[in-house]
Amino acid sequence: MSSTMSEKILARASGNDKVEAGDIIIANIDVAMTHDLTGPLAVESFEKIGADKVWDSSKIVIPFDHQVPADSIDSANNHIIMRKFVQKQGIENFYDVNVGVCHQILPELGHVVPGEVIVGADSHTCTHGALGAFSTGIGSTDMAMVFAEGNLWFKVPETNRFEITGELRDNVYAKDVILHIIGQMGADGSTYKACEFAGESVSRMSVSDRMVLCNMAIEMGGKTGLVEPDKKTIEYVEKRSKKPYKIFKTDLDADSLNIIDIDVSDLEPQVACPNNVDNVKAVSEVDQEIDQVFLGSCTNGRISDLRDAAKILKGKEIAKGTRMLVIPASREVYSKALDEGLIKIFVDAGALVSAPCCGPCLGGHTGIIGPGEVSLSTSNRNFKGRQGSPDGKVYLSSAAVAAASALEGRIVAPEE
Ligand SMILES: CC(C)[C@H](C(=O)O)[C@@H](O)C(=O)O
Ligand code: SF4
Repeated sequence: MSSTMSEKILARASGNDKVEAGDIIIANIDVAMTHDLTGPLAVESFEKIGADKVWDSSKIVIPFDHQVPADSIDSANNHIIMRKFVQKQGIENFYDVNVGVCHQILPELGHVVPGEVIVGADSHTCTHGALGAFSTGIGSTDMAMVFAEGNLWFKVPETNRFEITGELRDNVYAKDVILHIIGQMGADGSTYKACEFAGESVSRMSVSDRMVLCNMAIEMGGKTGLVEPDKKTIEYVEKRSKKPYKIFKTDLDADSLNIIDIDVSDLEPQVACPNNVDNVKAVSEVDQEIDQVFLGSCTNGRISDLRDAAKILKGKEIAKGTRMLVIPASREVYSKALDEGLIKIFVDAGALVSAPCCGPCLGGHTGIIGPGEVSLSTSNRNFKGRQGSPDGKVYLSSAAVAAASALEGRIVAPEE
């Protein structure tokens, strides 16, 4: 009997031989993540339901990333609440202010392997499907139940499988591909669907690029993003994790599968324009000056992004009147960027380089934009007020477009 990857993973996790899209199941959770911003409410709810001990202190991962280092008494307090919880519950995987953004460090530190069910109190938890897991965002109160019981109910989703073909042109990246797909599908074009990314273009992509695709599945309403594990996945996982894993693949004749063909051979660099992620245009159609450029986040703050940007910025200077913030997504990325001389390139170009954190991505921390200001960001959301003032504007792009635009002070594509 044919099934999708999501159905197979959820069948395994719920102890069923087979589950079908639409079924309500209870799945055992392999990894549960909450961070400094959503953690305190999960802890409060955990205590409110009278729970005493977490179900498995080795399966919970708690990174601090949204407001690090603490930028207010409130965030310092959130950190204190979480550190106390970690200590009291003996949580084994706690990453304080010096490690990095949750969706970067979970795979990097070996917490994600194929075939698992992963939940995170953060909407971009779908990122981890890039390694062949079923990974999704949940609310803090659901997380309290997971902490207590180790399981959660799910409605098994149908699958939208994007068969991506064609060789990407120079200066066109996974970010351009996913922006293009979201532009085509619309912000609600995959609501509650498992979004699988497949096809020869995805096979050619690195694990990092696949994370970019899966990270933004939620921006078209997806329940999760997924890529079938291959040699690259296994290589990545075996280098980083000692956990056993199981590989599941989609049967192409599964009933709940909807295949969508995407040809990317003529794709130009893309940009999502204010104030919606699906308001996507080719960079060549956009004429816009910018005040701030942000290179970072769980979408495009990886070493490959920093390399792409540094190649463009090397020996040049950021335009007067434009500021650029570079925030590596993790300590590992930061350290590699130091070793490779990328940080020097950024500093010499006039960029501000900060320690790993979410940064201006959600406008709650550092690098907030003011009224009338325009930000070009490599992150994943550009809703009204996302990076600060509701009268500011946010555009989204690849790291390469961000770097080229920082040099010009306006949104431009990197030169071929
Ligand atoms: C703070 C958190 C709840 C939020 C999310 O869930 O996505 C944030 O990470 C974001 O990107 O908007
Ligand atoms: S980098 Fe942005 S999108 Fe990613 S977890 Fe942080 S706030 Fe959310």
